[in-house]
Amino acid sequence: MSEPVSDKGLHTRDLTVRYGGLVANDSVTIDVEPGKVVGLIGPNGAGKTTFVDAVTGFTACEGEILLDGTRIDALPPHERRTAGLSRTWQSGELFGNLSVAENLLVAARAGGWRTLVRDIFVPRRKKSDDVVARALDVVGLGDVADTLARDLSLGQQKLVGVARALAGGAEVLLLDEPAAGLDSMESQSFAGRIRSIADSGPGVLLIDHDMSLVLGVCDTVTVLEFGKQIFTGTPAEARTDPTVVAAYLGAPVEATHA
Ligand SMILES: Nc1ncnc2c1ncn2[C@@H]1O[C@H](COP(=O)(O)OP(=O)(O)OP(=O)(O)O)[C@@H](O)[C@H]1O
Repeated sequence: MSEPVSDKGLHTRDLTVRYGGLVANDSVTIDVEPGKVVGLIGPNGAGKTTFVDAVTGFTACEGEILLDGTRIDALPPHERRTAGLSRTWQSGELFGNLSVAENLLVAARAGGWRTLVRDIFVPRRKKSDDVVARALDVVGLGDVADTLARDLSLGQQKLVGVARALAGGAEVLLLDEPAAGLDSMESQSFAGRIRSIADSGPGVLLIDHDMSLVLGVCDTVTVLEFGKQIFTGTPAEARTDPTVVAAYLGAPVEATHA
């Protein structure tokens, strides 16, 4: 495996999670650098969500987790969050009775001590409004800023969930099946938005079973099988790698997203 270009972003080293006798993650080493989209794929039960749980502090693990070169594996989840790690959940997480912009404002103002210190020097309202507008712009939802979240399509709601993580100041976004339930058109447009998000700065870890989405948008892909990291490389390499094909893809996958 090649060494990362910089220590910016999220890096795990030999991350291992044990549930009793089950090794759900076995020495997983992944680099999510700023501006990059990294796919994490594998069969059901391979350990993908476990990896996100461990990185975000919701399950105990061994090994190292670094954010911008600093160990964060001893921090509780909320401190990893304020340090810049943000995850979206498989289930809906929006306030349906609030507008899209209000949903983002909640996240933009929910910072830790850094936000508090910043707010002493910068007028809070203006700063938060700017952050919200920027996040909506990146995901292409500026036109529906005043629409109630419950009135959006499923695809738009998923994007609001991602925009909310951005508005909260995420440096690394961990997206666990963000495209689940979307039709192929929505999924394709979602892929473009994920690329725009990475281009705007953050690193993105993307878990999804839609292989044309993952292999189309990611810079690199890691494949898990029974907790073991059996492959890390480019999508082009993954498509034809015999181990990946045998463990998960079943047959070489064509790219549909540019
Ligand atoms: N809290 C837990 N306690 C015990 N075992 C668990 C726990 N969470 C997950 N597991 C087990 O760990 C393994 C990995 O599960 P995980 O949910 O991480 O897989 P996954 O790759 O995300 O699967 P899917 O694609 O179905 O979401 C599975 O065998 C699962 O049953």
